[in-house]
Amino acid sequence: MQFPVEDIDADELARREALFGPLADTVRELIDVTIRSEADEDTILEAAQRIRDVTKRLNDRRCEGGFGVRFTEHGHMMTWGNAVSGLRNAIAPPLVVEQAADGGMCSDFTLGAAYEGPPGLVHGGVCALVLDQVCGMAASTAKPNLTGTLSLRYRRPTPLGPVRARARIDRIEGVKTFVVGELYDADGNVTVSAEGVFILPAWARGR
Ligand SMILES: CCCCCCCCCCCC(=O)SCCNC(=O)CCNC(=O)[C@H](O)C(C)(C)COP(=O)(O)OP(=O)(O)OC[C@H]1O[C@@H](n2cnc3c(N)ncnc32)[C@H](O)[C@@H]1OP(=O)(O)O
Repeated sequence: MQFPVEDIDADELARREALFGPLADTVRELIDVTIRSEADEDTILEAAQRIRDVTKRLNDRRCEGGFGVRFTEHGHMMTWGNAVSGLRNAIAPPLVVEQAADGGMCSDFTLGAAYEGPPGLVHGGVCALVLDQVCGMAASTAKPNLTGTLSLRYRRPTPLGPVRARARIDRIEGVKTFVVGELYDADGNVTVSAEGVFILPAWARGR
């Protein structure tokens, strides 16, 4: 795995965040309205053409493959393509994950129409996606741990809207970090609980 270092200072980092964050926010809004718009046919056809045009312009210069995990020369980690929290990823809700008082990780976010499974409810795979990320981050505060096994119990449906995710380390056994996590609905009910084994991969041991 490669972790490129970009030769940029704090000002340039802030400039890029201010440039690409709003682009992703706008596209996220576009995804939502693509699902929900009831505009007339001409408006939809015109929108599709205009979006094709601007997509073509953005495609003129782009990186190969995914964005990856990059660092600035001062050690700031940029996971901007991450499917859950990536600053440049319009598919990401995006989650801002913070350290909780118990030492674990916590995030409050909103899941709208783009994350629907059963009517009005969050897709089960999206619940897994979010819990994988938050549990993975709880396991990876010191070293990068990858998901080995993630087990989920869907206790009750998760309505679209405000959602909370929490995760904390249960125990560490050698290279294995055992993490527990939960999703909560807006009323504070646990909707999904997770147990995960996160593993410091062989390539990262001894680093
Ligand atoms: C990155 C920066 C970003 C940092 C940012 C972090 C946040 C991101 C969070 C996102 C999390 C993800 O989506 S990660 C992406 C999804 N996960 C993956 O793609 C992982 C794919 N699998 C692998 O790469 C590998 O199989 C590993 C790393 C899981 C394990 O390989 P390994 O390192 O060679 O492991 P190995 O030496 O054989 O075994 C070590 C110990 O782990 C146990 N073990 C091995 N595999 C498993 C398993 N699947 N489930 C349970 N336990 C297992 C063994 O029995 C052994 O236990 P013992 O004998 O010691 O008792």
